[in-house]
Amino acid sequence: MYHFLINPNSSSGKGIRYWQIIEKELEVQNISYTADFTQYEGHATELAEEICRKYKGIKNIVVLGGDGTLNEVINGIDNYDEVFLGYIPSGSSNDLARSLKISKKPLKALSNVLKPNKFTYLDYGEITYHKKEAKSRKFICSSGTGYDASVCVEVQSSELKKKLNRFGAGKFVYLALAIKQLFKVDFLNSTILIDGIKKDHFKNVLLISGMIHPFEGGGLMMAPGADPRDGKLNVCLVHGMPQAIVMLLLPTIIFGKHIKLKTVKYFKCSSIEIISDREAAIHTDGETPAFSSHISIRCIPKKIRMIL
Ligand SMILES: Nc1ncnc2c1ncn2[C@@H]1O[C@H](COP(=O)(O)OP(=O)(O)OP(=O)(O)O)[C@@H](O)[C@H]1O
Repeated sequence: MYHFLINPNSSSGKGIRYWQIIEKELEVQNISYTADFTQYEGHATELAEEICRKYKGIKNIVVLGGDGTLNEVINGIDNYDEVFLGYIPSGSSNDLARSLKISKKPLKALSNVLKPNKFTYLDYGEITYHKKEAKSRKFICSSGTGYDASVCVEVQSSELKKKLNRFGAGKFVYLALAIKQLFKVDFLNSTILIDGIKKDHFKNVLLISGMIHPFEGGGLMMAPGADPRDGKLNVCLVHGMPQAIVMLLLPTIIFGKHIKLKTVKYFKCSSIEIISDREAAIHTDGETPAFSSHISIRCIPKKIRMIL
């Protein structure tokens, strides 16, 4: 049995168009399935929880949507040992599909889910952010604080994503708003604790990202060489960069060359705690659950059994 979770509005309606194609194919192949449509933010988490409650034992959960929907689904799965996770990308940025080389053609992605070549155990990340109380959220690709999270906040409230999606160019919204945000960069002073042992302090921090996969923001290669099966976070910390030079950072991130810059600290670890001198936006897979000055990010190794 396959349980499809579909965000019909992903990439401004691509989700529903893809589902119509998939549904026909499932009928042709006489596949038994359930299909649930997300209707609002957080709904995919509730639907995944419901499937896990209702269908005990091994099951296939197939997500049709973007990275945000996938993020919500992994936050709703309680027992990863019982789930094979399939993915049919229909989002604007599709950073997970880019990393795992999952086809963006719906029928090809479906055929892979129905006749998997293999499955792989993927790491996922968890961010804990402290406000009045501590809250945690899992992520599949990337999470962090600072400039890139501020870009995500603007993407969430922007009409530009919808407009660009109409031309199939939704992934460029991150790039466009990243350029706009460059003009109002607000730096942080942050103390970091790596793996609970190594303490360091950085002034004028632009961003700190904890990455499981190489990409965020629709193909920006924040963590070149990141391996989602190595049980490690790849941390990218940009600091002490004059505002005028920040402009030049973006083109280097597109090609993953930023890690060679003196102002970029790039390393692997299992966990990182970050305490900053003020609250800043945080992001998980492009969604922005909160503002916080105290966050911890860790890698949970090889938990997600992903159909490839
Ligand atoms: N029916 C719906 N209408 C509007 N928003 C929805 C609906 N269902 C889910 N959402 C919200 O939309 C968010 C983004 O969706 P999703 O990630 O699938 O597409 P996307 O934003 O186009 O792609 P990407 O995340 O790859 O950029 C989800 O995290 C969820 O909060």
